[in-house]
Amino acid sequence: MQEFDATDHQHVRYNPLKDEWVLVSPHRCKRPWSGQTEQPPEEQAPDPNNPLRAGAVRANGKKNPIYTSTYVFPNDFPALLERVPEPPASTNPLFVSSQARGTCRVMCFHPDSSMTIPLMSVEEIMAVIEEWINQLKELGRRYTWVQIFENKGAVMGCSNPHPHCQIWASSFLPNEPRVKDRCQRAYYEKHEKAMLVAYVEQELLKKERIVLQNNEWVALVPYWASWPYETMLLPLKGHPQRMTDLNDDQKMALAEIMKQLNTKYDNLFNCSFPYSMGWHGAPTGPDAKPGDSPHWLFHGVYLPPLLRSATVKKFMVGYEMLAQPQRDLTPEQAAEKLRQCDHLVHYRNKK
Ligand SMILES: O=C1CCN([C@@H]2O[C@H](COP(=O)(O)O)[C@@H](O)[C@H]2O)C(=O)N1
Repeated sequence: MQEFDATDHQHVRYNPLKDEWVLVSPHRCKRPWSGQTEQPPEEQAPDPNNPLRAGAVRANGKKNPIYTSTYVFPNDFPALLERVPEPPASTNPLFVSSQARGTCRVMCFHPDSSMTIPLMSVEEIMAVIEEWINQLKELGRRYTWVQIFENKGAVMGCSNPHPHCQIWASSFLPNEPRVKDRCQRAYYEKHEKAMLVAYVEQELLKKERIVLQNNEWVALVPYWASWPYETMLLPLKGHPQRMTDLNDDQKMALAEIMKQLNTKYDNLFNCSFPYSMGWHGAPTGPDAKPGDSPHWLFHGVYLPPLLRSATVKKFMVGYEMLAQPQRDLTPEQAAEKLRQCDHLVHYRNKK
């Protein structure tokens, strides 16, 4: 039997953050592609009447102000409402329901519909981060979980190319953060150290999956990544447990590394790189206090669908839905391809 080679031989990798496994099949990279190709992303020309624009009239007749930076408004079609009756107590363990209260907001990053994070200035991205923190402070007092998430690109079901994200706050702790809370707590109780603090230390030593790094942050393809070019943003200092713990240096450096990571992403296939991204930190709520969740390390997650070009995406279907995530390109190969992309000059600005 040959010596194992992780760039050639299939293997499964464990994700300790979610207690699940990923199948890695590097030998498959060579297979010909004759499947579906996505429409070339014609950079979604912004709709002049788009309801997120400064001054636009939205579906419910409300008029947006002529905002000049970020702008937050209640989602007109919210999935969660603040006041709602509680379902009856469950009597049968097979049919359990529970109350779900919350609120949904839309946050525009910039008044210009053609703007995207890599094209925005560091100062403009700082304004986005500051507003995220304002929202977390306000909603985190009332709700156990505040999920900031950005769906970018039509291929991610984003209904509007105007630069924006959504913020859904809930009275319940959703599945993803609940699993991460459980796994990080178990690790902390066993090792008396936060899992992701230990993980970052190891990744900085191994250097195999690092994409970008500055004084305060590292962007890397996690060892257990499921999506081809999935990355995490992790803080290097101060062990922030929530975005609200960030100091000014961390916020500025976060804006810088977000701009550079997204520039790399767009330069990978010379397109406005689609993704869903979001932030995970310690749960919030009326009893939450700074420092109360040492098992947590605040971090960002980018989940981009593209696989081998601007028009070929990875489908998380079949095996991934019924068995477990599977990838051909290894996390190390993805990190290497991203390291090779320019992080300073966006393809739109190349001469
Ligand atoms: O007039 C409008 C249009 C869109 N929206 C909301 O904007 C959100 C757009 O976000 P997505 O593109 O990520 O779906 C979407 O959730 C939609 O409900 C309004 O609240 N009012």
